Amino acid sequence: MLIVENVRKVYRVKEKKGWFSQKWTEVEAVSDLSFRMEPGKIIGLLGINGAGKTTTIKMCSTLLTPTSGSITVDGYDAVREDRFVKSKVNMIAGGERMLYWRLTGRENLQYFGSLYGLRGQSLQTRIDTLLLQVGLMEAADTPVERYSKGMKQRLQIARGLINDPRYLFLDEPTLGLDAPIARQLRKHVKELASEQGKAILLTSHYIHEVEELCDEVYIIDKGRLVAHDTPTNLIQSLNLETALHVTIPTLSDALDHDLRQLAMRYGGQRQIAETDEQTWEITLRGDNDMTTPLLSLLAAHSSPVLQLHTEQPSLEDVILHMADRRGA
Ligand SMILES: Nc1ncnc2c1ncn2[C@@H]1O[C@H](COP(=O)(O)OP(=O)(O)OP(=O)(O)O)[C@@H](O)[C@H]1O
Repeated sequence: MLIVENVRKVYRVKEKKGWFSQKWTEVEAVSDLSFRMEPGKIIGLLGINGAGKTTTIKMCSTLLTPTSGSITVDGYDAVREDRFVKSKVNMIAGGERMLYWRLTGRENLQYFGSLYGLRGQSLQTRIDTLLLQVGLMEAADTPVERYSKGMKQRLQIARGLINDPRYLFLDEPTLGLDAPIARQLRKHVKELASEQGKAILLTSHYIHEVEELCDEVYIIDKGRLVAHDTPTNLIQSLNLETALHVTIPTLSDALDHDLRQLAMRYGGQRQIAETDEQTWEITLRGDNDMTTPLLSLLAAHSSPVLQLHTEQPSLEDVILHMADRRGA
C-alpha cells in the first residue's frame, strides 16, 4: 500500500525587488493531503485551481521531498528509504518528454533499465516482454525520431514499466493522442490494474477518461483535498439535474407556455433553440425525470417527436459545478 499522510509542500521562490535586491516568497502547492493507493485499483487525482497534482506525483515518486507529512510505500519511507521506494514506483507522462529520440526503442529501454540497476540477460528478457506487450517488437531497432505519436506513447508505457513497479503514476497519459490510440491506452491501463494488480494513480484533463477508469476520485483545489469518493457517488451527492432533450418540428406559443409551466412544476428550467433545419430543440432540466409528462404534453398539442434523449450528469458536471462554487 502507498500511504500519503498529511503531506504539505511549500516551494520557495526568489523574486526580484528593484535592481539589486530580491526576496524569497513561499508558494504552498500541496496542503495537508492524505490518500492511499491499493493493488489492483485505479484512483484519479483531479484538480481545480493550480491544484498540485504534478507536485503530488513527484513527491510520491521520490523526485521531490515533502515539506511535512509522510509518504510510505509498502512500509518504506519515501524520503529516508528512497532507494527501496524508487524500485517500486514509476511514472508515465503524456506528451513526448522522457525519451531519447536519437536512440532506438530498445536502446531507450536499456538506458532506463540501467538506471534501476537492471542489466544482462534479465534486462534483455524484460525489454523483450515489454516490447511485445506494447506491440513495438518490430520497431525495436528503429530510432524513436521515426516513431509515430502512438508508438512513442507505447514506448513511454514500456519505459514506465521497465522496473515492474507496483505503483504507477500516469500524468496526462493520453495528452495529444488520437481517439483510437487513446482508447487502446485506456484498455491497457485497465489491464495493468485488473490483470497485473498494479496500483495506479491517474491525472487527466479528459474527465470522461477518469470516469471510465477510476474506482475512486480525489478532487483537489489549491493543494487541498475537497472531495473523495467513487465517481458515481460524487455525481449522486451533488444532486445534479438530468437534462431531457427533445426535437420537434414546430413550436406554438401555447406549447411554449405549457413547456415553461412543466419545467417550473419540476423545479427546473427549459431552454429552446431553433436549429438550422427549422426544427426546435427543447432542453428541460429539473430534479426529476420529466419524460412521461413531457410526452403527454406533446401528445396533447399533437406535436410529433423527432428525437428524444436524456443526458445523465457526469463527473465533468461535478468538476464544473465545484469549480463554479470555488470561483475558478
Ligand atoms: N518549481 C516550482 N516552484 C515554484 N512554484 C511551483 C513549482 N512547481 C509548481 N509550483 C506552483 O505550485 C502550484 C501547483 O503546481 P502543480 O504543477 O503541482 O499543479 P498541477 O495540478 O499539476 O497543475 P497543472 O494541471 O496546471 O499541470 C502552482 O501554483 C504552481 O505555480
